[in-house]
Amino acid sequence: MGVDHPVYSKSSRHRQGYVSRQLIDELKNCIEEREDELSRLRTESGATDSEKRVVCLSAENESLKHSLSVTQGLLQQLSVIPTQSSSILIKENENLRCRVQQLESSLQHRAEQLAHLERQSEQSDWRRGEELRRREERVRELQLELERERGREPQVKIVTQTVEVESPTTLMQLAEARESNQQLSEKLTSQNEKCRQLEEHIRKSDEFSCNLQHKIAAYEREINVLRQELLKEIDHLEQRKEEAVAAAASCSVEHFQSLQDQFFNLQKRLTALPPTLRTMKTDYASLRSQVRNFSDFYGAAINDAKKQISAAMSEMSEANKDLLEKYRKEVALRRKYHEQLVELKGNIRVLCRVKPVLKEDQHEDGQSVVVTTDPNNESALSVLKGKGRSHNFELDRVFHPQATQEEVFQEIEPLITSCIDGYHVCIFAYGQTGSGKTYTMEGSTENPGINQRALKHLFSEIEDRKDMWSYAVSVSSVEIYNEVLRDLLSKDGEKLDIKINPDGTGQLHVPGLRVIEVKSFQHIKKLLAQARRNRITFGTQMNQHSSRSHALLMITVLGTDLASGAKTTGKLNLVDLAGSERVWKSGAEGERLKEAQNINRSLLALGDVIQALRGKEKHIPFRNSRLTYLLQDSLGKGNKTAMVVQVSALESNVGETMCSLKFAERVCKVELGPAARKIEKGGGSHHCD
Ligand SMILES: Nc1ncnc2c1ncn2[C@@H]1O[C@H](COP(=O)(O)OP(=O)(O)OP(=O)(O)O)[C@@H](O)[C@H]1O
Repeated sequence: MGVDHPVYSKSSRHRQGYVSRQLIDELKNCIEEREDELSRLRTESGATDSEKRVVCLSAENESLKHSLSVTQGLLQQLSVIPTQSSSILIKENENLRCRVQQLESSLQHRAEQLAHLERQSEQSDWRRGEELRRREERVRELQLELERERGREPQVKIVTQTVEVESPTTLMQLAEARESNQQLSEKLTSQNEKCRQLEEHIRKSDEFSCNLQHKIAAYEREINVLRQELLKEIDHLEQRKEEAVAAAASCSVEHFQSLQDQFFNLQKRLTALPPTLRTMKTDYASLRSQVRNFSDFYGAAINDAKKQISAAMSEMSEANKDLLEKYRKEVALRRKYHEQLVELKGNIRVLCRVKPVLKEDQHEDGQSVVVTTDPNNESALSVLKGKGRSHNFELDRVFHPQATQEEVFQEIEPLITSCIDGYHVCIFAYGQTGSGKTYTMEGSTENPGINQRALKHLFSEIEDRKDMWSYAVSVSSVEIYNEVLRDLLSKDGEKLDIKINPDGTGQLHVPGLRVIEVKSFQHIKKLLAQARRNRITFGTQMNQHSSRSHALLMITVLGTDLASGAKTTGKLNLVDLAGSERVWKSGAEGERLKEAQNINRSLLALGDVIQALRGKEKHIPFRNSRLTYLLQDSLGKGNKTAMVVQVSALESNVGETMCSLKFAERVCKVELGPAARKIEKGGGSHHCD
């Protein structure tokens, strides 16, 4: 037992307990009201009525006591269920029992008080009875006296008659007698009045007691109604208790039934278990033996597999060796063809790019376009000069104004590949100020120029070759302005000098120049941005500084053949030259003339170097300017050079355009001879292919 049934829920039990407590409280209040009423009546009413009322109230009290005991009994009955059901209800019952005990003791106390009041009422009744008796006696005495006085009157009349006949003395006596008679008569009247008042008082007392009786009757009716309600509530509680008990019983039966079912099921399963257990045991034993044998079997299988794998691997490595050999041959062949192609194109290549006419160029006079390209001939260009005289130029490649940055770079790309292979390469942009040199070399963020594209290609080539070659790329950047060299990768832009390397190799050397090793294209992009920023910063105080300075980006690519250990040294010089306009011809003076002379000294020196190379002279005047001095090892014989000549298409610039194109034509005629690859064989001996 002791099963908590959901029907007889905690909340319903709480509700029952709460209703019982409420009933008891109501009863208690009712008793207290009645007792108050009783004491009030005792003080107000006469003895006889009070007596009756006391009797009534006592009876009422008795009936209330009875109700209480019934409720208590009901509570005790209810307490049986909770004891079986749960400890919460037991506690609740305990509380109720305590409460009932408290009520009983309070009721007893009230009963004692009632008895005391009864005694007091009896005494007061006795006193009132005494008083009434005394008053009745007094009335009787007064009536008797009145009777007596009435009886005396005829005697007075006789006296009066006697006086009439007898004497004046007797008349006086008669007057006195009359006076006394008068007094007696007054006394009688007052006594009568008193009597009437007493009668009136008695009538009022009767009326009052009648009222009280009515009230008592009303109270009795009320008590009856309450009693009926209480009885009803008790019946209701009884009914609910029975329902709860029945529900709890049915629930326990159901629960018991389900437990029984479970028990039977368990029993069934228990009986079915031993055979399963036996099967499992045999399975386990067989598995154990399998596991024991498995390691032997597994070891043999692994050995077989190992043998197969090593055989396959040796086969593979043989095949790989063949493949690698083939690949090497292929690469060598590719390089050879590439070299042949570049050589066929010429190791010095002259490209020309015609700048498109932009909005900002249209504010001057002479806006007509005088430079035209030939859609059928990628090398031809013609300039209309004067009246109908046109000059035709033939260069390695001419880019029309709408040519894209990518198209220009495609022409340059083979040179970048050569640099990785170990060649020294120089690419420079030449042309008058504003003709688009910086645009072609640096470009914009959205549309980068040769510099960024070349470096991107360089790193992607390196990535492609990583299985056979390892490369170290380092970069430095300088600006030459007024023949002064500044490091564009140092913050303060310190001035630098060019010297011969003290190691006796005759190589050039710039002490203090920052040479930064770069691992990725992203890194080099940051350095390019830094160089651009520094060039702008250094030039802020000088008018048209950037137009008059040469910017050089120098990249060294050291390669190591992972198989043979051979080492290559490739160099790539990317140069954005200063404006090539003939300032000295325009009558510049002082500082401006000096500046123009210095700028043009570099450009003139470049022209001289080109001229000497063209004439295959023994002495090439590299040392005539810092620019040619720096470009010495990538511009001369055995190297690869590309010059991008930038020209404006507008009539207003025709003079400078003609100059630039004539210079380009001269460069075109230079023969640098076959390019030499800078490679050191694995053993350390220097060798040029
Ligand atoms: N092919 C082109 N397409 C669009 N805009 C161009 C092109 N070439 C040059 N420009 C624009 O023309 C202007 C001048 O070009 P840029 O600064 O490159 O000339 P520059 O020759 O380097 O001049 P400077 O000698 O003064 O440095 C720039 O605003 C540039 O963006």
